[in-house]
Amino acid sequence: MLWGRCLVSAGRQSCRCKVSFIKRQYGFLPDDVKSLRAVVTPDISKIRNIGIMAHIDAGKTTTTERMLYYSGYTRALGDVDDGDTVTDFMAQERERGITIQSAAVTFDWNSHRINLIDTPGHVDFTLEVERALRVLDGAVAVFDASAGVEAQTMTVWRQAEKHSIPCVCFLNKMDKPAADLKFSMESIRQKLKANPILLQVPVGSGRNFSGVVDLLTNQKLIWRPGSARDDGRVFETHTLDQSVEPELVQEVGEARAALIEQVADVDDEFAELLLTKFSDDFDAVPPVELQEAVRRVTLTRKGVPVLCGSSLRNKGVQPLLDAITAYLPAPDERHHDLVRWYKDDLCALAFKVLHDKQRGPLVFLRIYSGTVKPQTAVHNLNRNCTERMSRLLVPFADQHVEIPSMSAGNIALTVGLKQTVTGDTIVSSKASAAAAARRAQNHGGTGKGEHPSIILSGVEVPEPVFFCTIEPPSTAKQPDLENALSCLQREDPSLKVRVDPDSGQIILCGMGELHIEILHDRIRREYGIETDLGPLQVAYRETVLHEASATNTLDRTVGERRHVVTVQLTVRPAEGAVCEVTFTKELEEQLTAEMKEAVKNGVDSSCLQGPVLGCPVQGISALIQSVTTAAGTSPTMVSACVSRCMLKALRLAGGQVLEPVMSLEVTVGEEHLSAVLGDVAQRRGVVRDIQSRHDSKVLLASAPLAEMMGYSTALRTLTSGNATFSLELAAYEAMSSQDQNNLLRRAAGLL
Ligand SMILES: Nc1nc2c(ncn2[C@@H]2O[C@H](COP(=O)(O)OP(=O)(O)OP(=O)(O)O)[C@@H](O)[C@H]2O)c(=O)[nH]1
Repeated sequence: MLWGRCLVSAGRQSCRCKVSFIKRQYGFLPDDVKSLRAVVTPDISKIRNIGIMAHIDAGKTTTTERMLYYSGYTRALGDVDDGDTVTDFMAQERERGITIQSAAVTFDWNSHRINLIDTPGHVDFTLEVERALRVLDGAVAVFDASAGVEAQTMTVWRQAEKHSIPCVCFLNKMDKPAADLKFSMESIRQKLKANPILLQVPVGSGRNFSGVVDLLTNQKLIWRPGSARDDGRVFETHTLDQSVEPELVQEVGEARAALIEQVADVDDEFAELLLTKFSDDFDAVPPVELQEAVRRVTLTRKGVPVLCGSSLRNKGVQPLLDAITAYLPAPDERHHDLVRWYKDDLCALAFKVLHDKQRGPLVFLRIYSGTVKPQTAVHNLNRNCTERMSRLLVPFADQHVEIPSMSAGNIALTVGLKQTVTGDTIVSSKASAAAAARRAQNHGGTGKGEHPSIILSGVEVPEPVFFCTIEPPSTAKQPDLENALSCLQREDPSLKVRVDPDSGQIILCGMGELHIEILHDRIRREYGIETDLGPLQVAYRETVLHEASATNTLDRTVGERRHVVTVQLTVRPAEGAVCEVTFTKELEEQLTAEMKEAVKNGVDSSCLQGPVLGCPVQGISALIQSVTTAAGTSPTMVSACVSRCMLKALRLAGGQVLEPVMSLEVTVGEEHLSAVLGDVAQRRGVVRDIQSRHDSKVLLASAPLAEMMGYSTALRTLTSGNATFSLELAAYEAMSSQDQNNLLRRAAGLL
């Protein structure tokens, strides 16, 4: 939820805000027609849809900028510290030096087309990462080599695992004195439970880090300071010389032997090759055989290649690009089960929507099969509507290049799809969807509903944990604000907007302080509306402690008609469930589908506002024991009666407030550890572990979100800016009765 880099706060001010909107020069201009032809028709085996993921500040944006520069698409190196990177193009990103929206960038390397999505590292924007991963075929995990695996990397890694995405690791910041290859490898092994396969040995360490030895070829790649423009474009390649550098030769020999052994352990084909052809001398195995084996291991996720470098110092990025093309999969090497039903017809997933003032909504599509062309109609399966795609663009950060068509495996940006939202499946027509459904059914496709097995699954949207009111400057501006919020919601499904039923105020619900602050900022900058935010509040939940039963009768005459209904039900705690509804056996048989629906609606509406604090209720099950209605009673009245009966039962069952508890990781110098520990204890935090990392201590704790407001400022003060932290939702937990009483008294204005 929250994130902290005390030197660069998540708060209102930023130390990295040297906002110089330097005009970038692009090597690839929209009117460069020759390049455009290549843009449109890359061979699918040469496409790499890649994401870069990491903990905040590991250097994703800096690495992306180097990739763009070396691939020739930019003519100047961007720098996050100067606020002029290509991928961080939103104004807030440039000012704050962080990545908020994943920007798609397309460029070529080694005759390969790389569609690269720069994903944010901040937990508030986890959904952006998830959205990007959903449509990627491979990922580069960037690490700060002095920190190894950090909290957010673990979250993103889990997300990549969920989507079975093959990865390559890049140990960045090798120029830092505290950079530690062994430690980083071990932390990948321990914390990510992965099998890191080291493909390079660094040459020099800290400030003297000058390059790497490629263990496949035994070639030394050196970036000399002061050479050419010192932009790292030019580097030297040397064969290792035993007489000049015996120690390095020995280190490389050992590392290569370990590499060969490690790959043979997980790849039978390679092991067989070694034993048959190279049994006398494993080291004689040619680089190309080793490379193919590493590729197989990467694609099956039995291992992750590890490379090292320093993006900021312009070292090691070209081999990383080579590794992306060599080891990560092409789109046709990934298995997307349902896509086969479409054969060569269009099947694409809308994975991101941006709102452009001039062009309207811009929808990013990952094309799984078929071809998209501008000026054609497409069918949206989720919304069951047909829309016209007016233009087709290649996403080049905030530059968009118009193209005549785009084929399977690519990522395209479309103009004109007004109904489409994130997660929708786009096909060429209703008829082609019906044909795909027929094929799926003939082959025993499973599932229920209209287009069961032909809809691509979207992105899970996490529940927001923070909310606050938002007020327009005047009632005249209310419609503008509502429009701005609905545009922002189409872009960002993790933003929820609702209206308070009592006060009529608009409520913004988001993933963290920074998330809400950025939205506030965007409403001001992009929509020109100055709004007031109410105090940020934690989204509590409620549950029950015991079982309780209640009966309720509703007898109401509306117009000529009398509605009489009596309901009897029991609620009880049910871990894991949100609000489960079950009926007794007799009722299950007696009630019509319409009445059952009415009962469920009644239960759901009572669960929106629990009896203790008016927060959503979860973790309960309701057993409906009897529903008796007089003739002519409407289902709406049944819902109302059930809802009231539920409220009675929930009160009797002893309301328990659940609060979001965060897992906190603080990295701090030893001298400040006790101050940080004292502060965590005051925040009702529980320390789980304290680990050592070089000269720093890493504190692992859990603490209620309510106590963590403004933590970045507090930590900065406590440690004079020498600490970093990350905070992530761990679970909703029951409050102690004393804490709950305090909360209730505060809510009632008594504290
Ligand atoms: N010493 C050193 N610093 C680096 C290196 N790469 C990046 N940095 C610095 O690390 C900081 C973070 O870099 P970014 O590229 O913004 O990192 P990021 O992972 O994109 O960060 P978010 O977008 O906030 O998630 C900046 O101050 C960079 O100058 C490196 O190789 N060595």
